[in-house]
Amino acid sequence: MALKATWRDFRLFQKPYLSLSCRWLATQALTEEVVQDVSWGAARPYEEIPGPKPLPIIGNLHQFIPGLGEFGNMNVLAQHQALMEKYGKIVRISKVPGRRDMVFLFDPKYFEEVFRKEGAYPDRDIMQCLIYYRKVTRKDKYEGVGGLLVGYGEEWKKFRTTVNPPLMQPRITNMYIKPVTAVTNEFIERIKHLRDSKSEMPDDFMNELKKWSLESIALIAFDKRLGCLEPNLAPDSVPQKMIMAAKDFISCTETLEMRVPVWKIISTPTWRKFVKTMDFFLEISSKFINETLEKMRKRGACSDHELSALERILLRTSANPKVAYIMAMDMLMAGVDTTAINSSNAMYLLAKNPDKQEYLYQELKRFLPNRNDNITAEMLEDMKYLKACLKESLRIYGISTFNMRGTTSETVIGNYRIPKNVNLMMANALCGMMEEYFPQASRFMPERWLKHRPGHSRNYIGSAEDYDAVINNKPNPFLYLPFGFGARMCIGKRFAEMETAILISKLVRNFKLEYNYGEMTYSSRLVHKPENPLKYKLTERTA
Ligand code: HEM
Repeated sequence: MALKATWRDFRLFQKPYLSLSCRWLATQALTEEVVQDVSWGAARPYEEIPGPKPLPIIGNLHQFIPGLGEFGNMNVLAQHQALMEKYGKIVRISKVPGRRDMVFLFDPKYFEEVFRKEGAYPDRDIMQCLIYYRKVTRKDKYEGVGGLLVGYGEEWKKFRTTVNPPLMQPRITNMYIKPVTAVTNEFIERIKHLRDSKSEMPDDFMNELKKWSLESIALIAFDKRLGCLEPNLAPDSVPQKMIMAAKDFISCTETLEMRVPVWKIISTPTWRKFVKTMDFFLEISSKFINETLEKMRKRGACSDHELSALERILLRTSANPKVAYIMAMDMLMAGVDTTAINSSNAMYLLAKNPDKQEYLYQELKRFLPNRNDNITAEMLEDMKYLKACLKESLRIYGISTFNMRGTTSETVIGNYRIPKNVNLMMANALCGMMEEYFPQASRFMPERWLKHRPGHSRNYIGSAEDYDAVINNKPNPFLYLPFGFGARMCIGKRFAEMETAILISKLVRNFKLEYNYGEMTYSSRLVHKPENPLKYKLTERTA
């Protein structure tokens, strides 16, 4: 039975209480319809997609070599912009040695086509280095399991089905509000001591944010506090070693993924460092998870509502710890930098938009009359302006510059035939900043996400003028997807949103935020991140 895809169907996808499997079934129904509509014969040949012409042997490799190629000295966002300006909204980059062909898409209607056709086993061809490490270098330890980040096909599906309910159900995420608030309260105290004589944060404040996000992720990944926020951590302490490992993971992966993959042929220093970092994560994750198993054995059975996410995963795998420790590692790899950067971006935008910060402060004061009040799930749901600020911050500064799907069979996108094993790169970060899709795109306007016109009563939130300026804009729902979409979307979405919401509410409730060093510059490789020292000025509020 072919179902008609409507806006209402899409809204159903977005309902938080719908389980992922329901959403997946709905996607399948839509997929059937789209596939039936598509005519392969009527579509234009793959070779006709505009794009730079490949050279013999090196293909398009030279285009991206710094100092040599047209796109070599640009960050990823600038590359996207240049490709779109030169070739249009669908661009083919072919024959880069060691890489799949890529088709860049700069229009949400193409994103929609891709996601609606992604099928039961969405393919995301990233982190070749992690695949190689898990499937070849340490094959004995992983026994063919790639985990979520790099698993594919049936094997990924089985893993995702096991970990999805414990990690995505709102009722389970909500169990972590209290412990994450406790971690955040400690962080707020630490911030007070980190401030210099001008009340500014140190240059490497990002490192402090990463300690906070690592400490928070450990609550869900390992069921324990690591102690990352302790002052003066010894270099050989476990938390300090984990902080360094999280840093090394990102820097090695960026080098291994973004440059020519010579590590596949010879063992380069970066590859060796990557393996050492991964081995450390494996060792520490199995140690912590075995400790949790031991605790569970000693404690015996307990009621369902008391079980943590990790305990649920362990019970669903009959106490086989392998899934739990691979999942824990994926959380460390995907959840530390992303959440820290996201929080910094929100801080920056609020600092640069004092009127918006003031609206938020007024909202926070209503929900948290005392600065140390506890935050509840209901509050996080009801603080509409906070939610709008965080949404708007992810629009302006998306963490990942693109969503990606690999084609698992021949398909038609944008009326072109696309063969199997091509990476479709959906440039959602660039599109999110295009005037064509979001009016006043470069302005921080949380009001664009509010359902109702802000009033000027005691309960006002946001600026009515800004709301009116954007109210008629109804963006394609596939345009704004900072956490991806469908069965393969970010499994940490709820946790990440909750962590950031708690941190930003505590920060803005306690301090006035400023940033007095001009415009922040950003770099984008694997993730889009700020480059300048994060010298936020934090002045304690008196009320
Ligand atoms: C602001 C923070 C974050 C952002 C913007 C973000 C974004 C993303 C995106 C865009 C994807 C790809 C989705 C797709 O292909 O459709 C993804 C996947 C993933 N993320 Fe996140 N993420 C964040 C935080 C987290 C956190 C805190 C965790 C862990 C608790 C996490 C774990 C993962 C995992 C394991 C995947 C792979 C899922 C799969 O393929 O089945 N992320 N994330």
